[in-house]
Amino acid sequence: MTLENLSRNKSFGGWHQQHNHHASSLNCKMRFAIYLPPQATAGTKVPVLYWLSGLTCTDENFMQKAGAHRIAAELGIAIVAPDTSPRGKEVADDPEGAYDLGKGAGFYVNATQPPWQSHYQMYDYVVQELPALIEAQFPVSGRRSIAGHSMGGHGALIIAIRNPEHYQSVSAFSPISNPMNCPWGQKAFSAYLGPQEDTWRQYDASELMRTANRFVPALVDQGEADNFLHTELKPETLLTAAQTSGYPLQLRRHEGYDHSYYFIASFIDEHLRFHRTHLKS
Ligand SMILES: N[C@@H](CCC(=O)N[C@@H](CS)C(=O)NCC(=O)O)C(=O)O
Repeated sequence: MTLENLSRNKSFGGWHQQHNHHASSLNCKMRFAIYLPPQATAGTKVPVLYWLSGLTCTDENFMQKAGAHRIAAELGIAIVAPDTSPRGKEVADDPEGAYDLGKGAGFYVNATQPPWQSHYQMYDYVVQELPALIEAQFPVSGRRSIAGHSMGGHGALIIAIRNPEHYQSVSAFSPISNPMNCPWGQKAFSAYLGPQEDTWRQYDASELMRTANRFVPALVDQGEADNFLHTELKPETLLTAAQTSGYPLQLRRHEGYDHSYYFIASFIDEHLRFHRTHLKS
């Protein structure tokens, strides 16, 4: 597996790096970012937190805006941030250039419908290809947690709930909690997965949490001043689902916070400490 190093910056004693590689699951070239804390050396492997970003993002938003490096360096956790969709000229995009479908909006599903299915296989990329690459190329252990924001919060939740043996913990900021029942999710799922609601259920965090019988500790933070709270995010549906199955979900609601990275930056240290507790044990 060939990695092309694009950038390397020292940060809080560790290193932030960006790399390109050919992603076979997505059938295109992909960029990801990794933060390696100072504890990660040839002789010391550190656990990894995968971060999935929201609509319109790349690997850069979280690394530049969340302010996570200081605490990741303190706790000895690597952070990996993939892109939010396949990229390149050959990759289908929304014909009208909408921000919520196509490039920047892969929704972490495996598309089954034309013209999307030849590249939009983000679920397989994040669950299988990327961790295999990271664990082969960097001084990291096989202990993983996953987190994300908005569309990426949806991605982190469905991936952890469906793969409890692969992740020690999951957290999300402002996740799209019930995509089958909101405009962003219905638009994306119709396009990528077709009209069958049974297929949609496999990618809906509330549906999956309601019927789960193997658990991953979960933390969700939601701002009360988030413009998308009532139309797109619906965290109360996730909470009801967790109560039905007994899923270990902690949902916290925060007065005055919106959907932006200012909210994420305000609580990211608590998310990293939450993950560290589970990555260590
Ligand atoms: N552009 C859209 C919303 C896009 C949006 O809020 N994206 C969030 C994730 S869902 C984000 O992280 N944006 C990039 C950033 O803040 O750096 C709108 O204005 O309605």
